[in-house]
Amino acid sequence: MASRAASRSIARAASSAARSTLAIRALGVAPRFAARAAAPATATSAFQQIRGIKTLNFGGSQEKVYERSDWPKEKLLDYFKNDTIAVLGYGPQGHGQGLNLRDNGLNVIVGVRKDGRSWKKAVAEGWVPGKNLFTIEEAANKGNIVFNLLSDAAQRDLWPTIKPFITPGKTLYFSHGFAITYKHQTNVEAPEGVDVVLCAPKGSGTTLRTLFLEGKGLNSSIAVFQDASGHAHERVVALGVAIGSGYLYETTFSKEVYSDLFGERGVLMGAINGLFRAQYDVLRAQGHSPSEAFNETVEEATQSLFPLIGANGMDWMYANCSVTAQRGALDWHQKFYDASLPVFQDLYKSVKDGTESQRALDKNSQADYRESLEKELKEIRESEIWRAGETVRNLRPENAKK
Ligand SMILES: NC(=O)C1=CN([C@@H]2O[C@H](COP(=O)(O)OP(=O)(O)OC[C@H]3O[C@@H](n4cnc5c(N)ncnc54)[C@H](OP(=O)(O)O)[C@@H]3O)[C@@H](O)[C@H]2O)C=CC1
Ligand SMILES: CC(=O)[C@](C)(O)C(=O)O
Ligand SMILES: [Mg+2]
Ligand SMILES: [Mg+2]
Repeated sequence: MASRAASRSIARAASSAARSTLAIRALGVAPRFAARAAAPATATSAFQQIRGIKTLNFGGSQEKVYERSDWPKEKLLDYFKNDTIAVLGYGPQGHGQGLNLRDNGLNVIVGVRKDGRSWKKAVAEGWVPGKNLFTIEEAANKGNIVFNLLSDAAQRDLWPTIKPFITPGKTLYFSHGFAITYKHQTNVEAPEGVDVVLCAPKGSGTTLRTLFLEGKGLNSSIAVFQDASGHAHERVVALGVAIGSGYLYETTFSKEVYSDLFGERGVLMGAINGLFRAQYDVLRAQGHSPSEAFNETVEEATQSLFPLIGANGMDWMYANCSVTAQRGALDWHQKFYDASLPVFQDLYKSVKDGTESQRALDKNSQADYRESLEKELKEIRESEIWRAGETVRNLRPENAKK
């Protein structure tokens, strides 16, 4: 008992020491950060406002951005007062964009195949059959702004069904440059007399929704492929705000799809999975326990260090780790850069030459595509690293069973 009490008081002392170390570091680093943040404004005129468009300095390059402050809710409601937005598809994006548009007070309907998985999800989330939930054809017919948020493979397969409803004067909206850029693989051509635009949220539709509910926003890219009305650009900016974006930046259909397919196969999903797995396997092979290997690879990354990158950048995360860690990370990062650069170069090539898009189309148009994806996800879920992860997550104090 005595020794347990003693160790508890040592732990308390250690944690209060850790807290004060952090506080001292925060004080020490914060002024430097404040000075850095102010620097560009004096070096170049980083911020100008031209008719609601802001030109900002991104690490030395000027880019135009659009923000929601230029489109308050009343202006959005007035701008879209005569429009019906038909959201085709109710995957993560249909869900996030559809609900955010609805909560912003716009006239939205959803179109999905009758009684499928998405239909059921839409009903469960308050869309009413015959009122604002329809089949894909019915919704495409009723909407004058048509959001094509079907899976990229379904955008190819259903194009002959949807195309007759995309008549002159309408707006065809995508959240990916896929269908149009790889039109030799999808047969999706911009119909005459139609505005063809893109707004691609840079993150999961699930996050688009949760950030919107928290009053925050996910950044999105925007592009105009065809401007039949002469107002396509303004329309897509307004739509980008209406779906709950953070800031909007300019791209083209091909730049969006190349960067998006590259990023998700790379750092965002493919590469991070490979890196985590390789590090975990080395630790396990060297006799470390699953708990230690998982904490040292994933838990510390997601719970402690990566959020610091998000908050204030890579150097801030480094600055909040020990000098021992900083020395080692600064020495080793180049080796990881050198090892991965050729892989990223291969990946970009495979995206640009259409190999990746063709594979996604082929695989995801098979009748059993969801089952086979689920099978592969199950293999990940049941591998040791992620089973260990489940136990670790359950041990987070906030997840402790009351
Ligand atoms: N996931 C994301 O967060 C992001 C996605 N995007 C892009 O947004 C678009 C939508 O993606 P996402 O929301 O992920 O959706 P998914 O790729 O998960 O596709 C989901 C929708 O496609 C429908 N669908 C699939 N096959 C068929 C078919 N043969 N007939 C009818 N409907 C079909 C599904 O309906 P059912 O349930 O009935 O099968 C479902 O409503 C894509 O272009 C994607 O690249 C852009 C940014 C991020
Ligand atoms: C979430 C997102 O932006 C992705 C990873 O590109 C996608 O789901 O396609
Ligand atoms: Mg993306
Ligand atoms: Mg993507």
